[in-house]
Amino acid sequence: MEGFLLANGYQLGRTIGEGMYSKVKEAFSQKHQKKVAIKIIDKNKGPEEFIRRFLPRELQIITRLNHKNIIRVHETLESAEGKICLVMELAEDGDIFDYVVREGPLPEPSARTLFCQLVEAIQYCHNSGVAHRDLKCENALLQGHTLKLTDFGFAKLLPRDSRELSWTFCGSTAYAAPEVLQGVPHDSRKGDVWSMGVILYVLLCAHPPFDDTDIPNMLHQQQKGVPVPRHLEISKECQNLLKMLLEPDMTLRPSIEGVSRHPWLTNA
Ligand SMILES: Nc1ncnc2c1ncn2[C@@H]1O[C@H](COP(=O)(O)OP(=O)(O)OP(=O)(O)O)[C@@H](O)[C@H]1O
Repeated sequence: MEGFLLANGYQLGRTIGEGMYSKVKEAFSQKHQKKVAIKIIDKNKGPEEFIRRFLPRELQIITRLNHKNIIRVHETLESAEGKICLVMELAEDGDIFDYVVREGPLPEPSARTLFCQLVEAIQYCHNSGVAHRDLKCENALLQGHTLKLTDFGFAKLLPRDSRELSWTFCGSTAYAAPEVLQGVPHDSRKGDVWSMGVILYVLLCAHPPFDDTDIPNMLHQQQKGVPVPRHLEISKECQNLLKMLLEPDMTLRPSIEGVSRHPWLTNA
């Protein structure tokens, strides 16, 4: 692998992360004279469905996205022995889950700065006909104060006919919308908006809003609505946004356009 990447102008460095069927390593690009991240996926190790269905989709989607808040994929390479290398922009400051674990509940202005960038990234995705379907704090990386969304492994190109709905369960249960958990046909974009509500809650409270160890109980909690801890003194406007994002009825939940116009984001 090292020789193959060197021949393509990349000097491999340390391992920085591990996915289910992949390794992510730091590397130095001789051409661009800067550090990059390379995700190495072994086609011989992944299960059939991942290799045939999800991986080609991920590759098709990520190579067409170009936004300051989304990890840019510079190129994809395939070695003779079936290893796929995604050469990406490197985010050097961890993910927002680790950030919150380190910092504790974020003050509203800090949460807003991060959340606004996520809104921009998702607005760009949805306007480009892509739903992410695995939004969670671990998939929002940081380069300094810039949020960079990554992991489009479950992403989907939206059907041209918006009446065509999705059935598949994707992503993490803790971040999944009620309709996704229940397997009800749904618009994946509304599922992304729900997951953004879970992310915003985690940023503000430093713990997830729903306990996903007991799914029937979690579904019940989702319907009831989640109260934010009083001692955190979260503003009424922010609580209103959380309520809109975590709206259990998907038909009442706003689109990303609606979210971007919310006063908590625009009146800052
Ligand atoms: N561009 C990057 N810059 C820095 N670190 C990265 C980058 N891409 C991925 N990582 C690190 O590598 C880890 C695994 O990457 P990624 O999430 O893309 O793999 P995955 O196969 O989708 O993971 P999983 O199976 O957990 O969903 C990430 O959690 C992150 O810590």
